[in-house]
Amino acid sequence: MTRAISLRNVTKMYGRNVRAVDRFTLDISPGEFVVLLGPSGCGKSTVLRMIAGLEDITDGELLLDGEPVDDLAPGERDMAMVFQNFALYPSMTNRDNIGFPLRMENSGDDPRARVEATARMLGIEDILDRYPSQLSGGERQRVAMGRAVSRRPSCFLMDEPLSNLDAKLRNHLRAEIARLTRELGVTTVYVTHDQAEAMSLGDRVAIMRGGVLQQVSTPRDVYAVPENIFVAAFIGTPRINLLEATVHAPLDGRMSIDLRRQRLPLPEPLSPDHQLLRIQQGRRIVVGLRSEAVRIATPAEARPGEVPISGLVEHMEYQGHEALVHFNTGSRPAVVADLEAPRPVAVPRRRRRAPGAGVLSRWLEPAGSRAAGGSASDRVMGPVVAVDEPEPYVWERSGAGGPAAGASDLVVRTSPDVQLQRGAQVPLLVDLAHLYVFDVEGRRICPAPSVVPGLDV
Ligand SMILES: Nc1ncnc2c1ncn2[C@@H]1O[C@H](COP(=O)(O)OP(=O)(O)OP(=O)(O)O)[C@@H](O)[C@H]1O
Repeated sequence: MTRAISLRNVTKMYGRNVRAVDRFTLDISPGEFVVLLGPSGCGKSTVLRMIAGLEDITDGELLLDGEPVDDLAPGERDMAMVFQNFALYPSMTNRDNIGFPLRMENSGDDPRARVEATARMLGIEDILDRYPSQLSGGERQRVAMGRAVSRRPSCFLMDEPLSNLDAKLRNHLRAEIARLTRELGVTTVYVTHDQAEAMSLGDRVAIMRGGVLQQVSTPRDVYAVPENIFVAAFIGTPRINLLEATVHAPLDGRMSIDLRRQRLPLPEPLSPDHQLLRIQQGRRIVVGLRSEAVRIATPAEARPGEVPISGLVEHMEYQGHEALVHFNTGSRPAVVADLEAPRPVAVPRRRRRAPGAGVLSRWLEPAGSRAAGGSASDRVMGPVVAVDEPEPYVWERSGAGGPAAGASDLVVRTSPDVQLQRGAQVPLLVDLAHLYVFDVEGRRICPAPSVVPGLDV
């Protein structure tokens, strides 16, 4: 048996002040594998624990197979949890650990056959008679999974089950979890802060920030059509390039996006998405370019939709199958608040914010202050953008007419065979079909969202 899980406007308060989860709504279908993804402290585990019945819900509703479960104790929900810290009984053999939930069920059946079948499924038959202390971390986690699997629950709840393991083992067990849950066909809710894990495991990925659900979509869609700048920045390696920009839309000339030192002219006739950018004229926006949206090539090699810029090579990262080239294009990176490890900005000194510094001050406002008293859209989406304000680039002072050294703002993926000298000025082509634009609130405005408020398109 597998089950549907529905959370409707679920809020969790710890005390009066900590809003760990804020109006969280999600419908999970029977047999679906949904990953809750987000940075530390965003409320993922709290959602999981509410589903398990380990935390009370402050407000909203949780339904299992369409029925409210307020009065159902954790043990009555027929769910199995797997945590990151294995939680095995040290005085029991692994066989007894796996069989423990079956004995607790006390169905009268001999658990041995079920334990052996589970162990076969997980490839741990040969360690059943050892104790947990005699196992490696990966083996211990497999036993913990075995214990969860053995009683054939209707749902798995997994809270960072692989985070204590080394990278190689994590990849291996990740594949096993995918296989196992598919084989069993059991609804699975899986918590992680590792986007690669989320993307490889989930039928859908639910991305959270500050207790607020930002987007829930297939792995393909969270990458290709992120609803806001936080999702765009959280998903994908290397991280999407995010650059502060403005729209330049003269009445009698070609529309372009101004990246401080360089411009991206928009191809004419304007696409419907690019036409919509006209209303952003004069406002600050953020341009998002994934590393594959830019290639090293001369203007003469441009294909339709590609526009030339140039960049100064800051450094190269060889990754074996590819290389990442860090360029300085003279633009200013936008920094998204609350990501775990934001890419360092070019010049990381922060200026003190002048009181009432207009749009930028709104971007810089701390997340909490806006969450408490923000607009309705803030509360739905959570405060998303924070744009750092580094010191201006010292392009003019470099003497060569180019940007200052050490200020990379654009990462481009290329073949590992490409040889580039640090400090070389290199021609680049930007594929505007892969251009993202976000507004000051961090919402994606290009490609246009399917519903554009206030516009009849
Ligand atoms: N028992 C508690 N009392 C008060 N605050 C709590 C409690 N448990 C969690 N919180 C807070 O609620 C927020 C969400 O916590 P939660 O554990 O759900 O986050 P998470 O996304 O799972 O983080 P992590 O990845 O670090 O485990 C955090 O700010 C946390 O400090």
